[in-house]
Amino acid sequence: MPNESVKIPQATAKRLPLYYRFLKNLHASGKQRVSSAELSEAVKVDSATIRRDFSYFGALGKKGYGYNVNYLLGFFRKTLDQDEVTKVALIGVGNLGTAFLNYNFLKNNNTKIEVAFDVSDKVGTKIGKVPVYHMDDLEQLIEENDIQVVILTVPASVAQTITDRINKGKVKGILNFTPARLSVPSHIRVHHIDLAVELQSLVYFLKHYPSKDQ
Ligand SMILES: NC(=O)c1ccc[n+]([C@@H]2O[C@H](COP(=O)([O-])OP(=O)(O)OC[C@H]3O[C@@H](n4cnc5c(N)ncnc54)[C@H](O)[C@@H]3O)[C@@H](O)[C@H]2O)c1
Repeated sequence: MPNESVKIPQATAKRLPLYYRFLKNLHASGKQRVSSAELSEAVKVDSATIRRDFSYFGALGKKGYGYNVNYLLGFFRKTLDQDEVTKVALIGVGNLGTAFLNYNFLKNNNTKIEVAFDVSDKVGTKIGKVPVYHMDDLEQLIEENDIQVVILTVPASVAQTITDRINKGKVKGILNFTPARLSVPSHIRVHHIDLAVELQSLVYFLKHYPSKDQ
């Protein structure tokens, strides 16, 4: 197995779930090896990048043979902690929040939304099997449910106040869908998903780099 102390670059780490999902499907279909060209075609990452990524975890494909699917799967499962479920709370059960609750994250993933919070008449209901609680119980339920990650789908105006409340618990990561830029202590990592920015960026690339091969 690869040397676990090796630090994988962030760009590589971000592609791991993509590789993992594809390899799991390959494995399920009984395939034992895969070439970087096949992988490249399936996950839409160029094969030189795939070879470099895989070299970080000691998977050196052989010419004419490719990579051993079992070996790679074992590595990904370990690296992505697939055996351990990370418990997630969602705050803000509006348009976006409701859609996320109805989506079964566990299907392809190692995360589970355990609890949701709001201040509206959604409180006391269940959406996608997830109970919706009032914000008054936020700190207590985050603690009791061992929540490590929070998805924020509230109006931007309340995002920072809520973040300040989360900061005191065991939460390590926030997935922020609001346009607000959040201040957090150093033990918390924030990933900001701004759909407007992503869309603008896509349009920019389409204009300036019309084909991905150029
Ligand atoms: N809907 C989209 O397509 C979309 C896309 C990108 C980003 N966003 C952003 O995501 C966030 C949510 O968007 P939306 O369309 O779902 O909004 P929404 O108004 O439908 O939902 C917001 C939810 O937050 C709840 N809420 C309000 N104050 C709260 C508080 N103090 N504590 C807990 N819950 C509270 C509301 O009751 C409501 O259920 C916004 O910041 C929005 O800018 C939305």
